[in-house]
Amino acid sequence: MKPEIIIDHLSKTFGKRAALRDVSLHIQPGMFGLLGRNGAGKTTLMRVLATLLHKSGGSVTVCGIPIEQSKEVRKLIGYLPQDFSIYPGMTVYAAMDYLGILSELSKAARKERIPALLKRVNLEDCLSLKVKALSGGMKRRLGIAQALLHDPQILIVDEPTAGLDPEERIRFRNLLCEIAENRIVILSTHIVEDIEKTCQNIAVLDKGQIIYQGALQHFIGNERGLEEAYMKQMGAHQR
Ligand SMILES: Nc1ncnc2c1ncn2[C@@H]1O[C@H](COP(=O)(O)OP(=O)(O)OP(=O)(O)O)[C@@H](O)[C@H]1O
Repeated sequence: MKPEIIIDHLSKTFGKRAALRDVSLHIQPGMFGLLGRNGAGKTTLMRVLATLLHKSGGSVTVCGIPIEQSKEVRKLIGYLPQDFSIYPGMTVYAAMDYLGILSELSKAARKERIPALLKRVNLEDCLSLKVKALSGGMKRRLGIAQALLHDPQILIVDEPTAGLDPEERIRFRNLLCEIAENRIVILSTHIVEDIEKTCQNIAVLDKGQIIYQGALQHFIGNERGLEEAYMKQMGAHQR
């Protein structure tokens, strides 16, 4: 089954406030960047896709399954929220094992998958460290490992590099690119450089609406880089 997300005329309102307005997107395997300033609606869109929020209108299918079938859709999606934190007093291994139990993984599957995932995110030497002893970057990598526990086809990460030092940001971006080799990885951020360095396709969200979707290179066009193209587009959109 080829991973695919189809979003058609999606809307989400909170009371009278429209957080998403008529959003249509087609997302295919690889790194997909969602760019937009604070309050643009990125987190709301990620949370609808992760089945944590109900949409107000429109339709969304994930690998052909309507988002309303949340139990089925959750099997396909791994989510690293912006404010990720887990069980600070547990060891890294125990926290992963507990999350594996919550995901209904068998003991044998947990024994096989947890060490492999922790190796993949470069935390294999930290199994018996307490979660609270990890650095910000290590915690974020643990977040990726937990999001991949049930081997989802789609990984959604919301503002994952905020507060990381440059070395850890690059390491984290490389990890996401590796994961995207056979999956959809949606990277939502307002950090232009993270998207420019990793994504082939992007969508730009502003005030709840998509103002661009397509190839990164096409968006940059003749500008010197994504930042310049983005600033120009946002300026134009504000007028
Ligand atoms: N639970 C909620 N109740 C009411 N309004 C909300 C709620 N969640 C989000 N909003 C509003 O919806 C809009 C979009 O917010 P959202 O958090 O999705 O934006 P964002 O692009 O992720 O921004 P940020 O980068 O600051 O997280 C904002 O105006 C926000 O105030």
